[in-house]
Amino acid sequence: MTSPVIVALDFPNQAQALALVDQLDASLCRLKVGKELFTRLGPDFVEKLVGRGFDVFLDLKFHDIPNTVAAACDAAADLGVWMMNVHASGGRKMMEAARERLAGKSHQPKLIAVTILTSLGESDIQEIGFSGTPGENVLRLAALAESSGLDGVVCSPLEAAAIREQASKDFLLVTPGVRPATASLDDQKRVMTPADAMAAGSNYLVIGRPVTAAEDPLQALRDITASLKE
Ligand SMILES: O=C(O)c1cc(=O)[nH]c(=O)n1[C@@H]1O[C@H](COP(=O)(O)O)[C@@H](O)[C@H]1O
Repeated sequence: MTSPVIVALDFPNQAQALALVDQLDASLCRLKVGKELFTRLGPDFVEKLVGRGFDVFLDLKFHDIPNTVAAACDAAADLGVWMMNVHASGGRKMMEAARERLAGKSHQPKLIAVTILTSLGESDIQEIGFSGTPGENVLRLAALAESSGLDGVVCSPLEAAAIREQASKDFLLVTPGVRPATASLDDQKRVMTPADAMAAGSNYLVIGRPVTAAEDPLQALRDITASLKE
């Protein structure tokens, strides 16, 4: 079985990113390219990772008017990525426009929606103007994403079990906010351990700093993968 771990390549430059990627292969993990690396290195770097055989999750969290997001998803699909994301709070029309545009492509990446960021707690979302708990908002946005035709959502593992109950069994749950028991939380608020997240129903675990900031990133990744088999 391929590992469910997606390593978030949150590095400031190509040299640091490749120092880790050079130690990895597609049997060990998938890779996520986010806003920092994409803004620095652009599409060429994404295509380089795809060319090396990795499943790449392009995490640009698009959130704009439907026409703009659909066009951006079209461009991302042309890079050959395996997965991409938009913000569910961009609304049904935006998500449906993205879905429809990808349906016409020869390469169709998985399209998922970010619900409520894992760095946000209840007081944070209240300040934005959302009523209810993060969990309630995640469930509502996950249902909206599913009925808009998306393949899954990004959520905290804390919400995975409740979404599993309401969603179809193929609906993908991609969970950041994953921390081995001894790791620092950093700026994450809604977290679980890798094994607990899988037990709660996650399909994929997005893990950044517990691997990328480790003294021996490859060993940290191996330890996390091993913890899933215990
Ligand atoms: O879409 C994401 O990947 C994402 C959504 C979310 O709600 N929370 C979240 O942390 N992420 C991403 O997941 C990664 C988590 O990194 P670490 O906190 O270092 O493990 C970062 O690259 C975030 O951009």
